[in-house]
Amino acid sequence: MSNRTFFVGGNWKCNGTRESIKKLVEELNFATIEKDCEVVVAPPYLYISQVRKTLKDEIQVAAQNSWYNKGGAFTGEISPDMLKDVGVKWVIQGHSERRSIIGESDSMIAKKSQYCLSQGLGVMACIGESLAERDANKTTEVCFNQLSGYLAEVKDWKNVVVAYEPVWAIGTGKVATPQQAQDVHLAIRGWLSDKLSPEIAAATRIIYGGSANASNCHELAKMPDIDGFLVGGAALKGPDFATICGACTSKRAGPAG
Ligand SMILES: O=C(CO)COP(=O)(O)O
Repeated sequence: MSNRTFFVGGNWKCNGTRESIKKLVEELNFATIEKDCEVVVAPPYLYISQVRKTLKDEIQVAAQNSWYNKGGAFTGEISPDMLKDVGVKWVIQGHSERRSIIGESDSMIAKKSQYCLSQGLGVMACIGESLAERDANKTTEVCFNQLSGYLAEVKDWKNVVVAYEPVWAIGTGKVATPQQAQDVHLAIRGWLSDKLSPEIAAATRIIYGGSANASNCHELAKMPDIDGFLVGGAALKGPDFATICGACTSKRAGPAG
């Protein structure tokens, strides 16, 4: 088994009210979180302070996006410096919804990631192919291109977690099979080894996202190159999210990796 610490991120996306988030935080505070699982939740910006003040310390708080530089005349943006100021430790970058709906480019995503890293924040670097790209056998080509985008700016990968999120699995209930996910994770690790080093490849967490839930997480977690999850819908239910964090026990019990 690898010595990579299992990592589970909850991406709350654009969901919640003060009231519903209060309830979710209560559920998470009540849940038992496995000790050897690093757990992070990413509320919408507006609720980050509320969550950080009320959530137990063993769960870290992330942002879903950031600006790519320190503050100034950038109307509507939030700088990584501000995120740090309110206790954020991680930032999700390059999510497919930001790529496809907001139109973020590889170079913008890479700049944001590098600035976050330079400020001491961890980055969940998202990549993943669409259904058309998978059907055209372009899965690894697309993932490698997106990784190359990060590589153009990112100097140090120590605080990067790669999140493989096939677009066709996000919010669709159509989860990748453990073997489908494992194949891509292994290819990503090979890419990291070629482009960076075998040591960095062995140490980097590669997590899976796309309809991960409390039932399918255990089989996925057993795969040797799946080091955790980035969870959307199921992260909005405290007990389900805690179960997914608990999948690190299936990893320990699973086949060697
Ligand atoms: O996009 C995701 C996490 O970033 C995954 O979303 P779902 O878990 O809702 O499919």
